[in-house]
Amino acid sequence: MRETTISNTVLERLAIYYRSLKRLEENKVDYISSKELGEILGISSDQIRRDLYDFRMDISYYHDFGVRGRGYPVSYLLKILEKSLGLNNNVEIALIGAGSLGGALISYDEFKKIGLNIKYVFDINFNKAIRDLAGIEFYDVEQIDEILTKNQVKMAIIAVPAKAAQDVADIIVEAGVELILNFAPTYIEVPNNVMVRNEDLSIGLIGLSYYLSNKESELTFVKNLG
Ligand SMILES: NC(=O)c1ccc[n+]([C@@H]2O[C@H](COP(=O)([O-])OP(=O)(O)OC[C@H]3O[C@@H](n4cnc5c(N)ncnc54)[C@H](O)[C@@H]3O)[C@@H](O)[C@H]2O)c1
Repeated sequence: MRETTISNTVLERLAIYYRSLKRLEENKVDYISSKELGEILGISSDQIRRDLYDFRMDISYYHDFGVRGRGYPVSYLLKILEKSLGLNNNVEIALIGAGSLGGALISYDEFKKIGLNIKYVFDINFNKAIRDLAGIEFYDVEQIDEILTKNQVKMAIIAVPAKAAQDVADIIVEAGVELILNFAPTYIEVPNNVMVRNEDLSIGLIGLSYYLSNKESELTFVKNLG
């Protein structure tokens, strides 16, 4: 797997800052300080400043993240985050597997708003409702190699059943894909030049369940004390 100079945790926080700033921009907020952003996100202002600094963003002019008491211009911060995260390049993404999950991803407009465009969709058996979605190019799996190679697609999402995921991964890697977001609940083997991120919603739920059980044990403890 390819080495990156920035940790996934920092990258995830930068993505969270970006998404939050996008919302602020939509709500016509012009300036934001690290303190205010931190309060919205539940992250310390020190952490935010450190993340931006570690990401080598040219923020020296706004070093204290509080220019004339107003903070950063939201549009400026968005631009540098967009540039650094590679979001302003209108990235074309392939999706393999247009079932329940794939269909939901295709219908989610927010990706396009941030320059991530699920453009090429492949399936062995398209569902008609999904096929009717506008602006998407649908193809049979047989065409994966041809379409991805011709359009030099580097990023793909796998949303097929686990038993088909490795075969799909092999085909898209052969066609030049270097970055894979894998939703199938299985690990896929890829060459060293390819990066895979395994996405699993149950991880988030397990995290929440931990807080729930901790809260309950605390309550039990308090009750027992009473
Ligand atoms: N990571 C998560 O949190 C999460 C959540 C939901 C589902 N999933 C996983 O995502 C995957 C998709 O889930 P779903 O609910 O959309 O399933 P689904 O059955 O609704 O859709 C799967 C789609 O993949 C297609 N398909 C099957 N084999 C294929 C192949 N070889 N090439 C191309 N297309 C193929 C099917 O025709 C179908 O349209 C599953 O592996 C599921 O376990 C993960």
